[in-house]
Amino acid sequence: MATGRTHRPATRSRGIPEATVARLPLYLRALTALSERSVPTVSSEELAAAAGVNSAKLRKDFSYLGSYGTRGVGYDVEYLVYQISRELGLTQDWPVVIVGIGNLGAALANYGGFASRGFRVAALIDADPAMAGKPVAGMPVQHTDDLERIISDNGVSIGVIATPAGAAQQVCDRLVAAGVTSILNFAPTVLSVPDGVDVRKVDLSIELQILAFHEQRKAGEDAATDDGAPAPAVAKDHRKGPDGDVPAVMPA
Ligand SMILES: NC(=O)c1ccc[n+]([C@@H]2O[C@H](COP(=O)([O-])OP(=O)(O)OC[C@H]3O[C@@H](n4cnc5c(N)ncnc54)[C@H](O)[C@@H]3O)[C@@H](O)[C@H]2O)c1
Repeated sequence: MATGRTHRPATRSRGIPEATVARLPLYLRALTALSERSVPTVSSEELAAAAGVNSAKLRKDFSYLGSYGTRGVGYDVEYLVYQISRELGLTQDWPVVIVGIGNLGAALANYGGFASRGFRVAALIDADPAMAGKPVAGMPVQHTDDLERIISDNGVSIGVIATPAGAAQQVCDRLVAAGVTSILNFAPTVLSVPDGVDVRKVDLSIELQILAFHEQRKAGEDAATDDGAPAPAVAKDHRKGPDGDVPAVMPA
């Protein structure tokens, strides 16, 4: 198996920069909320505020989609939901397998947000023979012995890894060999995958560590202000909203 992570070009084949692709789910989330409230149109400023993005950036992003809105009216909410969903590949159903059905895997399996966003949990897989056949989120857990067959039978291209770190690479290798080409990794380890396989990593503890860093710096600034001394010469970085935030899901 080749090692090293996939290196993606900054621009995808259809000419949409990766940074724009990363913001499309933010727009989609804001637009879906507007759609649920039956709001027909939205201005770039309103949508940018709802998505936590600057409005010039939003207009530039939408120009890649060929969506320019109508002056004085704004963007058609339903049409944008459709356009962005299509761009993200969400107008088709994506079967997903979750491997490692412990605390986290079971919580993910029970999360209703996958299905509503076009991701169908096709199978739950675990190495513990005692779990085989046990229902979690209404589906029987299947044993890892059947992993390859499950991937093939369900045409799965996206795998979620929620095993202990020590098992993650081996699980990843089996998923990839079976045909999975996108992996969402929750295990705290760096995975090696061949070219053509995308890995995204979620690590909530890293997010908390970044918040801890900011808390520590704020406390330092407050202490300096309290005793009359000048605040430390660090750049203030009170970034608000997803535009400036470090995403909870990051490239591996
Ligand atoms: N990314 C995050 O923010 C985040 C948050 C919580 C937990 N985690 C990580 O998620 C993983 C799971 O955490 P948990 O609390 O659910 O652990 P857990 O011990 O409850 O569950 C792990 C499950 O994986 C199964 N497993 C072990 N080896 C396997 C293999 N080779 N193939 C298939 N299944 C296998 C076990 O039988 C068990 O059911 C850990 O790596 C943990 O560090 C990440």
